[in-house]
Amino acid sequence: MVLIMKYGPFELQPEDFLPLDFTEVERDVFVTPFLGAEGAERVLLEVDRRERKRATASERAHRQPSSMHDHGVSLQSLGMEALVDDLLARSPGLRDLLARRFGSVGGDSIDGHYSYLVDYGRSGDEDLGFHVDDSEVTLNLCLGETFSGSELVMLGRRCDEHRQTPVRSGETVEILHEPGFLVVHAGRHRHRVDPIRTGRRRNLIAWLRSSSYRGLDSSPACPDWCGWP
Ligand SMILES: O=C(O)CCC(=O)C(=O)O
Ligand SMILES: [Fe+2]
Repeated sequence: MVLIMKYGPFELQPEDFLPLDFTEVERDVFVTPFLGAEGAERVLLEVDRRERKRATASERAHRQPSSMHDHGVSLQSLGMEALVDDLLARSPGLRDLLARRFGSVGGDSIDGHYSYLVDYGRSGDEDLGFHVDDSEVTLNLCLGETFSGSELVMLGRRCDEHRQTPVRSGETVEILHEPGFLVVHAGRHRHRVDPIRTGRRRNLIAWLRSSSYRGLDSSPACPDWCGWP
């Protein structure tokens, strides 16, 4: 038998995946059970193992996954990018949601991603300010550990022209992360993370991208999905 190792010896098993059950917590923001506790924990153990192996002092100093985070690590620097390809490949229900509900912003032609782990807590980040993601659609999967606070707060979806407009009443939605649960939202959906109160939270963030969508000539100034005015 030939064993093909897609990302070293680490691989999730079919039984790690939970049946998807999407709840639309706000227009075009979805939450679903995704990974069982054991699978989530194994991802974190593998990340930690690879970090210990690769982390010389200089690598640690340059490991921030984005300019917004002081802590965390990109999957690429760990050689684990294929994990996200694998999650997508094994989740037809998720691909279907991307195509059906995010098709107008490239969700039906995702062909790349930038993915990383965020880390909040005493020795991690405390919170995250108002921003949008450099993604067509973002996957945000809570992997652990035990924590309170650190809620993801959605603040209304906007086109580029209206990004800095005020949050309207009813647009603020607070999502309490729970290990194993996946949040799916458009990259242009503004959001922030409130301060963590206790413990440590670690999530896998995947900024899904579509090169064909990015290559389109600029679309109408203000698309239907923009929540302004
Ligand atoms: O920690 C979270 O839940 C969100 C992180 C985030 O928005 C980001 O990294 O862009
Ligand atoms: Fe974000």
